[in-house]
Amino acid sequence: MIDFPHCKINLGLNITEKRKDGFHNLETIFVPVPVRDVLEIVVQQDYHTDIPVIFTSSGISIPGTTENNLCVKAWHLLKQDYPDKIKPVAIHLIKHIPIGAGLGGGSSNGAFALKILNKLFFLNLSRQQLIHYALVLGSDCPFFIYDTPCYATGRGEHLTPLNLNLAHYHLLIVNPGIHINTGLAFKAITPKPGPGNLFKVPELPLSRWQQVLVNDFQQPVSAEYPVIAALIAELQSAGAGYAAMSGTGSTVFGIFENKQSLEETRAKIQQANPAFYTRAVALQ
Ligand SMILES: C[C@@](CO)(OP(=O)(O)O)[C@H](O)COP(=O)(O)OP(=O)(O)OC[C@H]1O[C@@H](n2ccc(N)nc2=O)[C@H](O)[C@@H]1O
Ligand SMILES: Nc1ncnc2c1ncn2[C@@H]1O[C@H](COP(=O)(O)OP(=O)(O)O)[C@@H](O)[C@H]1O
Repeated sequence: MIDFPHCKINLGLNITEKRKDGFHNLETIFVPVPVRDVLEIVVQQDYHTDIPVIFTSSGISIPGTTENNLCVKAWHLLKQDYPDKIKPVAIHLIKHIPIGAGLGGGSSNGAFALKILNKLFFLNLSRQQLIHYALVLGSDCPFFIYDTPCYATGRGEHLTPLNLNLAHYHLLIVNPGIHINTGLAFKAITPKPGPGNLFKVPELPLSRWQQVLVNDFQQPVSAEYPVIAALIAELQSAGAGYAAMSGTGSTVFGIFENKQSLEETRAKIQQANPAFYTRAVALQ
């Protein structure tokens, strides 16, 4: 069975509280972005090795061990609770989404693996059950059980779908190739109360977003990597109605009304920085 895990951007990201379990509560809006990996999971028909999960990948090379890959972790998680139904599998991932980029690509892979395994082995898990398993894999994973914009609180698992129609806008994504470690990024943050009303953002015109949305990681991460602040400023001056960093970075994005301005800006950034990853995406 094959599926196409997508990535996300954050509109605002407020870190509101350090929790007793070591994690932080946050407030954000997750928006799905149709930049995708390819994830295929098939049953090992002729299972004669001691390896119940054969994992291979192509495309961007993925750091870490196979056991720590979120697709493989998803299989083990369900195997614990459904030992008879979950069979040995072969997983192949074609990786396109930049890694450690604040785009949630790894989290998306884990969540999509859960969704595929649920179907492949007829587990009949509800969305709420899938969200429960997804949160074990990572704080960002529950969002990828949905595929609509969501207001998120808690670690990211309290999700409310939002009526946010971005179909008339164009998104430019720029990743300067810096891998940000999420755990380390949190160490630079002093939590403070969030706005508590980010769910109202869909009611505001795009022109107001820059004033009301804050990503608490943007300042400390930009202080370490000034290219991030410089790119955001460039997107703003090129006509983006809103530009910011996604998640813990290092990806920045601009939302444009004018597709030509976006294309010109993309070409300019790409020409000046051939190693950067840039993508123009039609939003939904
Ligand atoms: C902060 C966000 C916003 O989208 O950053 P990005 O990953 O997208 O950049 C995410 O919630 C990240 O989610 P995810 O990448 O799944 O993080 P996890 O694997 O759960 O946690 C990695 C580490 O980050 C810290 N962490 C993560 C999430 C959270 N709510 N509180 C935390 O303190 C913890 O130190 C944890 O050990
Ligand atoms: N399938 C996967 N794809 C990418 N990264 C993965 C995957 N499984 C585990 N990881 C680990 O997750 C980390 C990056 O996660 P990713 O979702 O790309 O970044 P971010 O949390 O910044 O959005 C990497 O350090 C990598 O080792």
